[in-house]
Amino acid sequence: MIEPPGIPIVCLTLNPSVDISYDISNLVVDQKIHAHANRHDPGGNGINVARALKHLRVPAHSVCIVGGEIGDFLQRLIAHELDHPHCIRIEGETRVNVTLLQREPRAQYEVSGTGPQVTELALQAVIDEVLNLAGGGIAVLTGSLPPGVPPDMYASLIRALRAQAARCVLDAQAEALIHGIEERPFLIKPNLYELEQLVGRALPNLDDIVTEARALQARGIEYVCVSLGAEGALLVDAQASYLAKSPPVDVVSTVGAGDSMVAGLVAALSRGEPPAEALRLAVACGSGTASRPGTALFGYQQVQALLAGIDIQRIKHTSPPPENSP
Ligand SMILES: Nc1ncnc2c1ncn2[C@@H]1O[C@H](COP(=O)(O)OP(=O)(O)OP(=O)(O)O)[C@@H](O)[C@H]1O
Ligand SMILES: O=P(O)(O)OC[C@@]1(O)O[C@H](CO)[C@@H](O)[C@@H]1O
Repeated sequence: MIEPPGIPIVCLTLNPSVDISYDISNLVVDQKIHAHANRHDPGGNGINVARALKHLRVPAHSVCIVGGEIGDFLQRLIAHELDHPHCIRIEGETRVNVTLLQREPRAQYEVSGTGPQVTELALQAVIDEVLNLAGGGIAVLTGSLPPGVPPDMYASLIRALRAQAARCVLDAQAEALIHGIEERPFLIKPNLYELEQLVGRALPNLDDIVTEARALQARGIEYVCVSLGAEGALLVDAQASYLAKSPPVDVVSTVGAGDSMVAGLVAALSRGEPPAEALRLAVACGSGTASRPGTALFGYQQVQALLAGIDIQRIKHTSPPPENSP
């Protein structure tokens, strides 16, 4: 296979899905309702990051685990959307995740399935594939862990990838995030809720968010990006904090917005762009995706148009980083 130009980028999806979204008027308890429209998209965070990178014209490898006939369907869906898919097959069925986009009152409901049991053998094949592909590059480790995968899986991979001179981007939740942070990934991207869960307290204003993001960064993580939904995002490195507001878009479905943001960060940072530009691209990608139905992602031209409307506020750090919350 011809290696993509630039450094290798590898997106891992241990628990992919076929995403189904239904556009509905409103849910009625104990009654059947009929959708106005529905769509199927490939899903799972790493797959979405790789799809978004392709939209940005950045080639990437995707390593994912698939099973059963739903796995076959997923492979058909990703065949058109990914540059370099590497699918490891297991027993059982790939999960189906559902999004309900309710019109009145406007609401988005998301249900994620559990995913099939992953054997030690399959997991080892995944680890080997990622280590083989990502040396000297960037590995994107994101999404939930299916049954059979230990909670320190991302942490172990970060350690092993560091030995291969690869930088890791971690976008995970709960235990997987806690363990992963211990291994000092290159970048993490919690949303505000995930950051609050991580630090164990509510973060009602921007100062609180900056304080906790800086404390995390000081633990040896080069970049901490906190996504703030409609409010935009914050990016913190050792020198400064950067804040971007989301550009106005007509929001349809935010599924995949965070993954699109990760892709924007990876695309820019892998080209050596400064953090302010990485954040600008990330927010444009996230907001572009929020304007699309289901798990459909932003368009290239759309992102180019959104970029011009995103201002970045740079707040220089003048004091040492604060201590972490307990
Ligand atoms: N309602 C919105 N309006 C405009 N932009 C949005 C909206 N929601 C999300 N975005 C864009 O997408 C980015 C990521 O969104 P968010 O903070 O919701 O991430 P997330 O929770 O990881 O997303 P996901 O839904 O993929 O899990 C935001 O920083 C913003 O740029
Ligand atoms: O259940 P997880 O692994 O936490 O999240 C899976 C998922 O909801 O995340 C993606 C959007 O970010 C969707 O494509 C997918 O269905």
